[in-house]
Amino acid sequence: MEQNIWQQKWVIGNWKMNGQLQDNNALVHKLRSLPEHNNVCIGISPPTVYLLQVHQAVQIVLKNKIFTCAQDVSRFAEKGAYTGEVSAEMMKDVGVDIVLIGHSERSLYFNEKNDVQRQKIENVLKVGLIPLLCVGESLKEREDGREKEAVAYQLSVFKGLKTQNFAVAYEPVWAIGTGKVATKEQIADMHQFIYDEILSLCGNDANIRVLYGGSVNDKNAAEIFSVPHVDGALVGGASLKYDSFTAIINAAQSAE
Ligand SMILES: O=C(CO)COP(=O)(O)O
Repeated sequence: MEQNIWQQKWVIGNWKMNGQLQDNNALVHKLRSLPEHNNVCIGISPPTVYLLQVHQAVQIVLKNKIFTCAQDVSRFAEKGAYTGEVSAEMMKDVGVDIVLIGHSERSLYFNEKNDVQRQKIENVLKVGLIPLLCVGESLKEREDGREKEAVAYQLSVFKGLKTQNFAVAYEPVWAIGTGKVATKEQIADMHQFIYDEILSLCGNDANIRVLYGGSVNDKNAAEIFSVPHVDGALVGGASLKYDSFTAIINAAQSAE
């Protein structure tokens, strides 16, 4: 029976700008032999050019469904003269299930702000895919005690949306790719805050998944998954290695 993904732990590998046809195939091929993980929704987020390859490769998984996730999408909804852009409709056409929106690297290198993220979320919802909004404070914001203010502002893109499904990744910017992980207390506090914010913005019957991201690896995953309101992980570097990614999936499967 198909599991309800809104009750599972999500473990999504964000490959960022990494991957090559052969390596991708090898990694997905190995993932196919994983035993059944009925508590976990597994996802892979390759660079756009490899989405179709990954989608086709995960069609033949044996025990687990593996979701294909895009790292970004165009803010333009309709097809047309937008050189270099890929629409949500095209993503759906090649088999994408989930689309990451507003990763901090998008804000850092492409100056992406709330208004653009809102357009992208609307485009993704319009074609029936799931947006996964990434939020998180900078080091300066945390040092100044403004981390909740920063995250609340980022979450405000959800206001008034016509959806009952909210997927968020809390990724403190200072923990991404640095080896520094937020403490259990910091994670618990922020995940509770994100739940409360979504419920107050969107009403009580929302489906909510809040993933933690930032230096998650095979050593710390079990501890992170034991924190209340941690519904999974968005994994960068460690998702590129089969052993560490599967250890994180196993930790999610064993979590309460
Ligand atoms: O940005 C991230 C996932 O989206 C986290 O990256 P790392 O796991 O490499 O810190």
